[in-house]
Amino acid sequence: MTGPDLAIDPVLRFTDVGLSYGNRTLWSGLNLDIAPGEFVAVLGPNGSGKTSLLRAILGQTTLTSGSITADGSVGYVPQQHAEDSDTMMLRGRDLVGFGVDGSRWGIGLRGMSHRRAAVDAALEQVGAARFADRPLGLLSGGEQQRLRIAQALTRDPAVLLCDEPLASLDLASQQVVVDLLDARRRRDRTAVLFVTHELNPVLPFVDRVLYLAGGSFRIGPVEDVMNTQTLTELYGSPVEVLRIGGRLVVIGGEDDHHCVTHPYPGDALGTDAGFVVAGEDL
Ligand SMILES: Nc1ncnc2c1ncn2[C@@H]1O[C@H](COP(=O)(O)OP(=O)(O)OP(=O)(O)O)[C@@H](O)[C@H]1O
Repeated sequence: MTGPDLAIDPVLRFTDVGLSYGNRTLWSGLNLDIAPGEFVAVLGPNGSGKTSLLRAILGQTTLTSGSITADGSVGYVPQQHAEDSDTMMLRGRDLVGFGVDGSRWGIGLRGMSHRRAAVDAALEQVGAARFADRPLGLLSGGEQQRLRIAQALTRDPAVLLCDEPLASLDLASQQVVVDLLDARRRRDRTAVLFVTHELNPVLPFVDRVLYLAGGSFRIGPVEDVMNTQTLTELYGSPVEVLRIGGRLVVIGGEDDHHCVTHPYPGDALGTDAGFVVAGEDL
């Protein structure tokens, strides 16, 4: 953990933010400053408003109250979907180029060479140069996800919004993606807002957790939020949080599959350790 530097100007500021759809409030009264280089994990059960939060930051959803301001460019890394892999017409490099299009360079020879340089630099940052000329449909989920990160990096973002970027990836690819995001924030102080159902793969990097549930939220360091008392209050029903071998296991809540352990290969608690989550053998 690098620790948030809250003494300097935030890259993202939420001021009394609220979002409701009809008479259903997802959350309200959210005041939050995200510091350069900070890694914030956004957790919560299905339908608690995690994606809506990212959409609100991107200006794609109108807030019910308050405001969100970003100091710098905002990059977005979407979830990997199995159906995204059909694309045989598009090369990896083309996907990354979409991040550059519409930027300040425009067209013409000068614009083209800037575009190529920006794409190459982004590919380099994520170690994707060697497969960038292959059709997207022939690349693994992990390789495609690297390209999506590269696409977001072409904007030189001050903050990266990541919507379940590890979903559908095998454990080795998950680790590559997490390491890339961590390297970026360490080198460039890019903040990371990371929506996830599984905290454990990113636990070593997380500075704070924003936990959305039941129309409310909690924000704070992992230990302050991911504990039995806080989550029981937030859910309004009994929740138990256990630490097993350095991992967090949440039992209860409306959606007790989240935060299940997802060990990396070679961990002390490997996949064959047979530990129990939410009363079920994994
Ligand atoms: N434009 C909209 N109009 C009305 N309701 C919406 C709209 N967008 C989302 N919702 C509802 O708001 C709730 C929150 O949706 P959102 O996708 O943000 O949840 P989430 O926490 O990301 O869920 P998941 O973990 O399942 O991805 C859901 O009940 C969803 O159906």
